[in-house]
Amino acid sequence: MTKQFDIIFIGSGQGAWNAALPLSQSGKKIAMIERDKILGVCTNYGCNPKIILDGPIKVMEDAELFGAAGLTSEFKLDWQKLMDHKNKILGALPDKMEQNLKQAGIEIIRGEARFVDDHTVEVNNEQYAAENIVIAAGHRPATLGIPGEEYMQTSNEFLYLPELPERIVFIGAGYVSMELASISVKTGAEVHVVQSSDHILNGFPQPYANKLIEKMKQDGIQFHFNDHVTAVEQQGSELTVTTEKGLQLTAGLVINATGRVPNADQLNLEAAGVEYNKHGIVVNDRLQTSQPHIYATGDILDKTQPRLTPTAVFEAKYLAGSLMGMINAPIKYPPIATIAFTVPRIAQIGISIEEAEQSEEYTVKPIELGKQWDFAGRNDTEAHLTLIYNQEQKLVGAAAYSQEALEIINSLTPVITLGLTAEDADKLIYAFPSFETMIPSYLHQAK
Ligand SMILES: Cc1cc2nc3c(=O)[nH]c(=O)nc-3n(C[C@H](O)[C@H](O)[C@H](O)COP(=O)(O)OP(=O)(O)OC[C@H]3O[C@@H](n4cnc5c(N)ncnc54)[C@H](O)[C@@H]3O)c2cc1C
Ligand SMILES: NC(=O)c1ccc[n+]([C@@H]2O[C@H](COP(=O)([O-])OP(=O)(O)OC[C@H]3O[C@@H](n4cnc5c(N)ncnc54)[C@H](O)[C@@H]3O)[C@@H](O)[C@H]2O)c1
Repeated sequence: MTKQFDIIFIGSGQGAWNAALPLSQSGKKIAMIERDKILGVCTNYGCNPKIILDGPIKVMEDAELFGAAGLTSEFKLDWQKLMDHKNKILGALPDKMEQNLKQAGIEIIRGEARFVDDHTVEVNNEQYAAENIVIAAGHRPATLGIPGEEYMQTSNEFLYLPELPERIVFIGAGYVSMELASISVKTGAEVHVVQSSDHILNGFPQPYANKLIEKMKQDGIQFHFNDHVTAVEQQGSELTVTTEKGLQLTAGLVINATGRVPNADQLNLEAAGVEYNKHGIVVNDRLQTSQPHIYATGDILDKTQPRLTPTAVFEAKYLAGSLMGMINAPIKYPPIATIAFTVPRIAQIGISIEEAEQSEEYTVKPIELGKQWDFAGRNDTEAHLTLIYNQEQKLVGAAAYSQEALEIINSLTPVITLGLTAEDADKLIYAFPSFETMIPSYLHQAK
């Protein structure tokens, strides 16, 4: 017999549970279908495990900045202990959250969902129907379709590696590769990156990305630009990577990080009449698919906004408000802050440097943060900030290259999003010494 719900969510990641929980609390009968770990990629294979592994790496790099101040202790990182530490923190989280979701009245269904028709999905030969269905099924790592594909691993496996091999080859130079390569080299591995183009971190300011390449090279990362991996072979316990240019690299681990693809093709969306393409599910500005009672949120959307956790959470909260009748307007995204957790970090928000430089509408102001006293104190000589102002002298964009880029961009986010003026900023008293105390002067300097 088909079990009936008000709303079925496919997926249990950030794009799903942030809507499912308030909807259940508002009295809706909710089911959530998950084929893997509860809470999805961010908690299990993305942000959370990555940032725990990155924690000691940041400390090691910060300590190096104080070499001139006499800090000399040499750090050594034990990969197994780092992994155990991460697993201890994260291990219980999905089960704990599953209990919380169940206590809130949500029925968790384990298995792979496929549409039967536009109101019904099938999981393990059982059918479940609902008035509304929310597709929040995310992305999976892309494959290359080359011989030896089966020997390559992805970020999913990297984040659970029991041992760090002596030599690792990363394919691709986007967020995933650059973050995991930073962790690997600082932990002592020999790291190679094979990248199809001549640059890294698409979408980030390229002058900063170029500075990062130089820093990564100094740290020992070996880049092989404008090349493609054509095959991976296993020879004993080692893997050999062959490239188009004839390079041969032997390594204990090869990570394919050449992008991610939407899971839309695995849902039998044809049965429901839901439109999708290779970029994801097509929605309108109310997150409705081509079937108005079926919605989609998170990474699986065909969208221009960055596919990040805060974007998925924003969409989920919008959808919950909309389905509870509290919101009756199209979704309106604020500027979205992004960061690559490399060593150092690169972060940005709002109008990009590239966009600003091509328009007379904007003024671009570069700031050598590394020369300012608080950054100079830690010898962060390369730290840099770019501010972008519009003709009303409001801050509309920012990019930062620094170990502290996360805090810098987050402290500028309300200034940009809420359109704060110099006079607004003068009303704020920040704790001192800190980067934030510079914000009023940055706004006054625009005049
Ligand atoms: C290595 C890595 C690091 C990242 N780091 C960051 C970061 O630092 N900051 C940041 O903001 N973002 C980061 N991201 C991106 C972030 O993880 C995603 O934007 C976020 O997880 C999207 O959430 P979602 O709910 O849309 O999808 P997901 O989290 O992908 O959830 C989708 C869920 O649906 C399930 N599913 C799929 N198909 C089916 C089916 N047919 N039936 C049942 N279940 C199904 C999947 O198993 C999955 O659990 C990172 C991503 C990766 C890969
Ligand atoms: N800090 C964060 O917020 C964070 C961290 C990790 C991942 N993410 C999310 O995950 C997504 C996926 O990250 P990603 O790094 O896998 O993808 P990406 O699209 O950011 O980077 C893929 C890289 O692979 C290269 N490439 C593509 N085909 C190739 C080939 N055949 N050979 C060699 N190189 C090739 C591309 O030029 C690019 O540099 C991101 O777009 C982001 O949404 C976010």
